[in-house]
Amino acid sequence: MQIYTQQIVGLSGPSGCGKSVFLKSLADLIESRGNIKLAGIHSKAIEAPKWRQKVQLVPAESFWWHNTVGEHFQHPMNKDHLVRLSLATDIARNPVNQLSTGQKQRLALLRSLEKKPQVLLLDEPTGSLDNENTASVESLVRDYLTNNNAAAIWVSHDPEQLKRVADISFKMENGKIESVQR
Ligand SMILES: Nc1ncnc2c1ncn2[C@@H]1O[C@H](COP(=O)(O)OP(=O)(O)OP(=O)(O)O)[C@@H](O)[C@H]1O
Repeated sequence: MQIYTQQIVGLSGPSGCGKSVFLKSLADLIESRGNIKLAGIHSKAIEAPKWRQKVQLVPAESFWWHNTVGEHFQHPMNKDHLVRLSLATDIARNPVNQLSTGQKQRLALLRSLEKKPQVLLLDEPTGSLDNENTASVESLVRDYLTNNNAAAIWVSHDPEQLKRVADISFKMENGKIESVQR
């Protein structure tokens, strides 16, 4: 699989087929025998934390380790992004344990965007969101890729979503990833 800048690659496949494991291996979070390169540089040639900054995984279920939202961000939160995702502009002060699942999902995306990754690995990034917030996330990701010359892999179970967001699509089944023709 080859991905170009400003491209969104859609990835679908039955539950449990290995989509999340695939994304984790691309982010160098688990061992992989694959040959993974970014702009020609092999993942093993870059220290894992640096690689993960460039290749950001936004997992389906995000992890939060500090008490408040703001402590998970290195800079003041981007107000434009918060407004676009219908999040309160002072949400940085909120305790994480009072966030809804959908709020956590949108904030996890913003936390990753703050690191300015070259590749975003999005594991069902709108799985907990209503239609309006889903559309906001789709548009924010597209704008991010355009403005930062980045690329994304977008895992979704929703074929209609992949038709909207993906430039090319792949399906994973029986241990193989195959291209999906439209
Ligand atoms: N850390 C792990 N250790 C061992 N097995 C795992 C681990 N994570 C996932 N698996 C197994 O690997 C297989 C693929 O899981 P994965 O989470 O990648 O599926 P998926 O395609 O993302 O599914 P879904 O669409 O339901 O999210 C499953 O059989 C799962 O039980």
